[in-house]
Amino acid sequence: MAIIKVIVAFTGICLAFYFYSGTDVFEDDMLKGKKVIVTGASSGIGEQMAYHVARMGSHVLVTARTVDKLEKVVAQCKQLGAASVHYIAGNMNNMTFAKQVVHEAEKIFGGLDMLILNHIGWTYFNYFDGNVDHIRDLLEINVLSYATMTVAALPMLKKSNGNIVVVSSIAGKVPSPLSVPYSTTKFALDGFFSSLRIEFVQQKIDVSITLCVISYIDTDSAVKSVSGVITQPPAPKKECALEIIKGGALRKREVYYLYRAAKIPLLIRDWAPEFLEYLTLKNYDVKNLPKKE
Ligand SMILES: NC(=O)C1=CN([C@@H]2O[C@H](COP(=O)(O)OP(=O)(O)OC[C@H]3O[C@@H](n4cnc5c(N)ncnc54)[C@H](OP(=O)(O)O)[C@@H]3O)[C@@H](O)[C@H]2O)C=CC1
Ligand SMILES: C[C@H](CCC(=O)NCCS(=O)(=O)O)[C@H]1CC[C@H]2[C@@H]3C(=O)C[C@@H]4C[C@H](O)CC[C@]4(C)[C@H]3CC[C@]12C
Repeated sequence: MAIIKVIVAFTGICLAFYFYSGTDVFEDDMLKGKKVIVTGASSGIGEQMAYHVARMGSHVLVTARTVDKLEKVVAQCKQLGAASVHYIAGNMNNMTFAKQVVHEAEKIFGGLDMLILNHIGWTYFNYFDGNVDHIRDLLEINVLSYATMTVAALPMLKKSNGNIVVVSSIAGKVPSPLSVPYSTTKFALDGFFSSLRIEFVQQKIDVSITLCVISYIDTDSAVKSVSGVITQPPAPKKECALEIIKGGALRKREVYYLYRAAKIPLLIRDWAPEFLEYLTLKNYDVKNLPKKE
């Protein structure tokens, strides 16, 4: 039995290497003149992604809720050399607005090449408090708005043989404590977009779907939420953002931007879940966790 597990594991590693090792080389001019939507672009990883595609000469439409932050991002995108840059402000808890963002791109650009789905709604980093309504609200913002924008954008993406880039997390691949609502939404993204990718293959729809599996990044909101509890240092948001853009442009199925140790859970999550739980809990210092009111 053990030998069979070893053979299956070895075969799996070889296949993973074959499918994920891609020899494609990214060139900045791959995005020159491309029409790109970036959601959650007023700060953090989304802001950095907007700057990268601007620097590469794309037409950029950025969106989030906060107008003054978006205006600063637009100004910086112009400085960096965007072919054109616009913003539309609104809340992704509203599916009408989610569709409106795509329609705005169609009006401004006349088409779409890359849809980068990145925004997330507020959530706590603490033990699950039993509030299922919060999970429902977070599913609207983190999942249903992604699906809504995908459906609205698909006609344009089919014409351009474009890309859908879905920013997810290691929390959407490996269970972990203190982020139950958030992890719920990220696992849902994998279910929706990885299943949709199979249907695209079946229907010969040449639109790529890139799911990005990211670990702790040094964005203000993440550091504010988890510092002191997460023991490993965060990775740089600018580099993370570039890896996401590269993966989308190269039409990768998945992008992994993980601190070294985070790769281990992915390898053992199906073979030794108890050992994985032991390793996971070693990464938390819950005595620093703020006491819930
Ligand atoms: N930082 C990290 O450690 C990690 C992040 N990720 C993923 O990366 C992505 C970006 O994370 P990060 O950059 O840290 O997040 P930030 O909090 O820095 O940015 C979140 C963005 O989403 C926007 N946003 C928040 N709520 C809404 C809403 N209701 N409607 C529309 N836009 C909204 C915010 O702008 P505004 O407030 O103006 O609306 C902001 O632009 C997320 O998908 C996250 O899951 C994955 C792994 C690790
Ligand atoms: C708690 C973070 C979400 C903070 C938030 O509410 N952002 C929106 C702010 S706003 O509404 O005011 O604009 C989580 C965002 C990213 C998470 C981290 C992540 O995905 C990587 C790790 C995954 C692991 O499973 C748990 C630890 C993580 C570092 C995780 C922690 C929670 C986030 C920082």
